[in-house]
Amino acid sequence: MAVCTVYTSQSFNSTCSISTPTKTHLGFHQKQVVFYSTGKRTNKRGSSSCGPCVITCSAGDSQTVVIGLAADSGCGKSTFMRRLTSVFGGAAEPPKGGNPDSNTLISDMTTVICLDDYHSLDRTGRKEKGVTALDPRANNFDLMHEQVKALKSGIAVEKPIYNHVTGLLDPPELIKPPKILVIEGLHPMFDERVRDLLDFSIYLDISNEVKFAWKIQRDMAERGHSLESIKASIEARKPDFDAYIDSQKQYADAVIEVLPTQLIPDDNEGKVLRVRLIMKEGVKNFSPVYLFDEGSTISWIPCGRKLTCSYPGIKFFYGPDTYFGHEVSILEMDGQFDRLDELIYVESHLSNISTKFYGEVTQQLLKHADFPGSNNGTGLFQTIVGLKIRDLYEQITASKTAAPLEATKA
Ligand SMILES: Nc1ncnc2c1ncn2[C@@H]1O[C@H](COP(=O)(O)OP(=O)(O)OP(=O)(O)O)[C@@H](O)[C@H]1O
Ligand SMILES: O=C(CO)[C@H](O)[C@H](O)COP(=O)(O)O
Repeated sequence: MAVCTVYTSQSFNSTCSISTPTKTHLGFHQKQVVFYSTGKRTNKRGSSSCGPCVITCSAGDSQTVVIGLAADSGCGKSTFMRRLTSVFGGAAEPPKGGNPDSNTLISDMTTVICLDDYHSLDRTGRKEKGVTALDPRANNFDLMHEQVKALKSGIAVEKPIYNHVTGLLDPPELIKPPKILVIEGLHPMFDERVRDLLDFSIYLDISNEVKFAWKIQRDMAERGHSLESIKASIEARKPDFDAYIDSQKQYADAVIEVLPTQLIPDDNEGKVLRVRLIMKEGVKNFSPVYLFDEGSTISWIPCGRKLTCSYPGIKFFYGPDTYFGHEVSILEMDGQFDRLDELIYVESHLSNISTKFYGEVTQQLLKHADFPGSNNGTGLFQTIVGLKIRDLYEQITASKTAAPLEATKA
């Protein structure tokens, strides 16, 4: 009897079959399909003595909704993820009993995987080849595509781990298909195949001035780096950042742009921020948020009797625009809240925010008042995008449950 050797990094949570030119084996279950026959992990499906093998797996019962979040390092992805998982309830934690340096966060509804895990070159490898982690040549997009596709169709995968402590690639961890999969990191929208798997995509666009201020705050104050080394690291990453990361924002369904304030002339402190939520029109299951009147152009200073504002105040803007040739709606907030509980006044003038009860945005922000950006547009818009993602997820799952019913009726 021919022996077929299958090399795969995948494991399966559903019924699978393997077919070779000579034989088809049906009904394989998870553990029977995963072979590491050489004792070494390899990311390629392959074959040995019996010719090419094809593995076919039926999808699990429910489909995973996939969200992409792109940003440079140190631009607030983790903070955004904490706000998003909080909207769905339950704490997000690394896989239980797994690698303590895992980058994955799992909660009841969501699994957040960090795309750094698809670095194909470790720290030494990148140094030897003279490439940065932002360079596509340092990342395995074939595996990223294969695994995101598998998870989306309900199939578990053995995902590699990039260890940020050692700079090495660690043995893989098992990721089961969640209800909502968030892929966050440098390149969720770089590869067209991966991009096509996304149900919704977000880009955090932090201007250079603000990025620098945040880096100083974290890497100098918390990690003991020098000002020169921070400057040098930003400069060294810039060409690849422009070429491979920043270029992805054209594909995003929502962009959160963070800029220095316009309320303080020549501000160079970077503490007060002007934040713009750019929302693409015509995205399936997503209707942009608006202020007062959908489609109008509105400038609003809410400070006065109902909102306490110290210098330099708060200014909102809302209106239609174009972004990389797409029609968009833009909601902008410049300035910061003195009293977070008064945000309810602003919330009550926003529509399409996908809340389940009056004041949910304010409640979410108050709950995480200690997260960076809770008193400005970054926290406000991240929270709103979190609620929109919940709404998108509910619409997708509702349409799936409704579909068989419709079919029966017909
Ligand atoms: N909205 C914000 N307002 C002010 N500072 C912020 C905000 N978001 C993030 N920061 C600052 O930037 C730092 C990095 O944030 P965070 O860890 O969320 O980013 P990240 O993109 O996940 O970073 P990395 O990829 O390097 O892990 C924080 O420690 C904080 O100092
Ligand atoms: O841009 C990054 C994404 O977080 C990191 O720089 C990249 O993952 C390499 O990590 P490290 O510096 O820990 O080797």
